[in-house]
Amino acid sequence: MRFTKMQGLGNDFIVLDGVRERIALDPATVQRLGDRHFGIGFDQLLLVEPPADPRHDFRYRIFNASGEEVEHCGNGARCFLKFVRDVGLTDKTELAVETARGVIYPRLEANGEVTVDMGPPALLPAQVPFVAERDDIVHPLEVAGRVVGITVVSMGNPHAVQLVDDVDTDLVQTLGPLIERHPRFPHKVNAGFMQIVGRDEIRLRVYERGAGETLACGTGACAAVVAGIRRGLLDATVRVHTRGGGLIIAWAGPGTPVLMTGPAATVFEGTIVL
Ligand SMILES: N[C@H](CCC[C@H](N)C(=O)O)C(=O)O
Repeated sequence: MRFTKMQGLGNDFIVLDGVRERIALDPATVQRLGDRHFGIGFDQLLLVEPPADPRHDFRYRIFNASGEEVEHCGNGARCFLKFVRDVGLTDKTELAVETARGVIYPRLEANGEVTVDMGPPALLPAQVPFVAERDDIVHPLEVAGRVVGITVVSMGNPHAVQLVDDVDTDLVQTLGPLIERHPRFPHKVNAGFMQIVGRDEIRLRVYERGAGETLACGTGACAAVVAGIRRGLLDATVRVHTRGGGLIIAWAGPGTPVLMTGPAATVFEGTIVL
C-alpha cells in the first residue's frame, strides 16, 4: 500500500489516498502501521475519501496510533490540504472538508502555510463530553491525589486544558495519562498544559488521547486559546509555542469559528507490505 509521511510542527502522520485506492482499516492494522519499530510509525493516520455530500471536496478520517478513529486533527488538516494538491486530487487552494463533527475549510496561504477554519468550539461539558454538574469555565478535577482546575473544550475532539506556571514540568507525563483516561471523560480526553506568556502568547504541551505527548497538537492549540479567552486571560489572536514550533490561533468568541494557521510538510513517500 502506498503512503505519504507528513508532519505539522513535528506531529507526524501517514496519509493514505482512499479516493483512488479502496482502503479498509481495522484497529489492529492501524496499530501495526503506527508502530515505530515494526511499522512506519506516526502519531495519527489520515485517510482521504470522497465526500458524502457532493457540495464538499473530500471526507477526512483520522486514526490515532492506538488504532481508534477520532473526530478531528488540526495539524493533520493542514497536511491534508497539501497532500490532496500534491498528489493531484485537486488544484483548489481552499477546500470544504467533511470531518466526523462538521465541515472544516483549509486554505493555502501565499507563503505556503495553511489556515484552517476549524469551526466553532463546543463549550458545554455534555458536548465534550465531560461529566459535570454545572457549565463552569473552570472545573476542579481530582487526579493523582490533587485537584487541578481544567477548562473543557471540544473542537470535535475532547480537550481538558489546565494552567501551569512553566510547561517544562514533569506534570505532563505524570498527570497526562491519568487525565486522558479520567472516568469523568467517557470518550477519554486530550490533556493540555498551558503557560500564559502574555495576552497574545502562550506555551503549550499536550498529552494526546491515543498517542501520548506529541510535539504539537493543532486542536489542542485551538482548545487552549479558547480556554484562555474564556478565562479572561487571552486576547482574540494568540501565538502558540509548541515543542515543534509556532501556530497562530484566532477566535472571536462563542458561536464563531476558531482559525488556525501553521505549516505542513511532506517528509517521504513509500509503499508498505501489509
Ligand atoms: N489525539 C487526538 C487526535 C489528534 C489531534 C492532534 N494531533 C491535532 O493536531 O489536533 C484525539 O484523540 O482527539
